[in-house]
Amino acid sequence: MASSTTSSTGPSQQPPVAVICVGMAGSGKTTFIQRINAHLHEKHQQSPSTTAPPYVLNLDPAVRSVPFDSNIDIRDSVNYKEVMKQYNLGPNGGILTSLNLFSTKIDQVMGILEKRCLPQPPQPTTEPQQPPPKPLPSHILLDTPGQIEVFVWSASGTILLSALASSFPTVIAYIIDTPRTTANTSTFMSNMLYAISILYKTRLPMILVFNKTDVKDESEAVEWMRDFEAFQAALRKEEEDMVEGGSGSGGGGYMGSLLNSMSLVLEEFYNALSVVGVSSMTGEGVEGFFEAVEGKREEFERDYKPELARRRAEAETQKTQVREQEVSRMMGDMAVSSKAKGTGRYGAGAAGKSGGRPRREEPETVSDAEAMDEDESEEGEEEGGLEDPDDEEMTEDAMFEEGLKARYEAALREQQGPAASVRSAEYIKRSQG
Ligand SMILES: Nc1nc2c(ncn2[C@@H]2O[C@H](COP(=O)(O)OP(=O)(O)OP(=O)(O)O)[C@@H](O)[C@H]2O)c(=O)[nH]1
Repeated sequence: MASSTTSSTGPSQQPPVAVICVGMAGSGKTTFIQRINAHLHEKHQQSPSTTAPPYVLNLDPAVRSVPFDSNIDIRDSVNYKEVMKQYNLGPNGGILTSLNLFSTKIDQVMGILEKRCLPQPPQPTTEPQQPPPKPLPSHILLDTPGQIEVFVWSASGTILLSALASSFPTVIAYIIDTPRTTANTSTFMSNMLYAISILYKTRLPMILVFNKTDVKDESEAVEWMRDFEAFQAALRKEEEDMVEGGSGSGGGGYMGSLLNSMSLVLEEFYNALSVVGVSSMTGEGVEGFFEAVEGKREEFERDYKPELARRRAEAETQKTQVREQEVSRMMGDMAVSSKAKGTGRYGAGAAGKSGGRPRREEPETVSDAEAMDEDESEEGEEEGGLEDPDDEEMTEDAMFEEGLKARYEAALREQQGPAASVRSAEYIKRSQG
């Protein structure tokens, strides 16, 4: 494992890397997490003062038992079976809804993670010497449901991933069942296409973990990825076998050329990935996995973080624009409705009677009167605004509108709040209701 996660001079204060394990059902995600969790615990036991054990989250609501201790478990807050019963759902709908419900608690989850896994400001103390800071975990490990699409393509998955990536370097570990995937070229290609779609959907650095290397090692898969001709040779051999076996006279042609073309197209994608072979059963290759994680941590900081910041700033600008448009539309609507009533202002007649803003002709205080005089002297300079024949009133209305607009804007800003993800979560919660 790369030494940068721990410091030789003191406890690690580097933020941990979040490793999110995704993969098809049965690829070995849970066993893999169990293995890397055990490896990190071993490291911690070897030097408890410099590194803390990993922080583990189980996000699979349907798993019966997990073979590792998780610090946060979705099953503690959502009862998958009850969700299925209450909402009359099947297994996949149950998992999706459970994740949605869990994502409504994302602010609490992030609060806990940040408290446990990020450096905390020193506590005020009367002691002359500050105690050394506690070591932080070097990794946050997340197990996800086997139904990849439920996690990767759902709103809740996006909320969880973006919340994590905004606080920690985040890496996707795509777990592949090596013996099954390398059984033939089309299964291999299908799995690679799945990995691509996850890469493009999450836009996070990815490591391909060829698991179960104790059964079949990853060399063939790696060769197919790195050497286009080797893949073509395997394809040709499969086609010949199918023809000899009498089962492949029709599909081989178009399938073969499709696979051929795709292997060329995927070359660039393969270059962007780290590939490791691991046996979760024996522990072989785990060191190599952690080295790849360190490489991806650097890549995250270098390439993904600025991109994330840019996307967030863009979203913020869009939000501000939408807010401004909403306020303008609202002000426009109010102006129209007040004109329709024939008052030329916001229910001014009623306002005068009910103690609201007094009409202009009836100044209540000296300062009101002075302000009206000033308005009169400036009326020639004022332009634009509502098409009111009474320019005097228009000027005052414009000022009133400005104040109102500012208040609406402030209220909307407060409403928008700091975490978009939390709002989305609230939205989901409401839509569940
Ligand atoms: N031989 C071998 N078997 C493995 C390895 N990793 C996992 N398995 C086996 O593969 C099966 C599936 O493993 P899991 O860890 O449950 O897979 P999963 O991806 O979490 O499964 P879901 O939770 O259903 O998505 C189990 O029988 C494991 O014992 C490995 O490295 N070598």
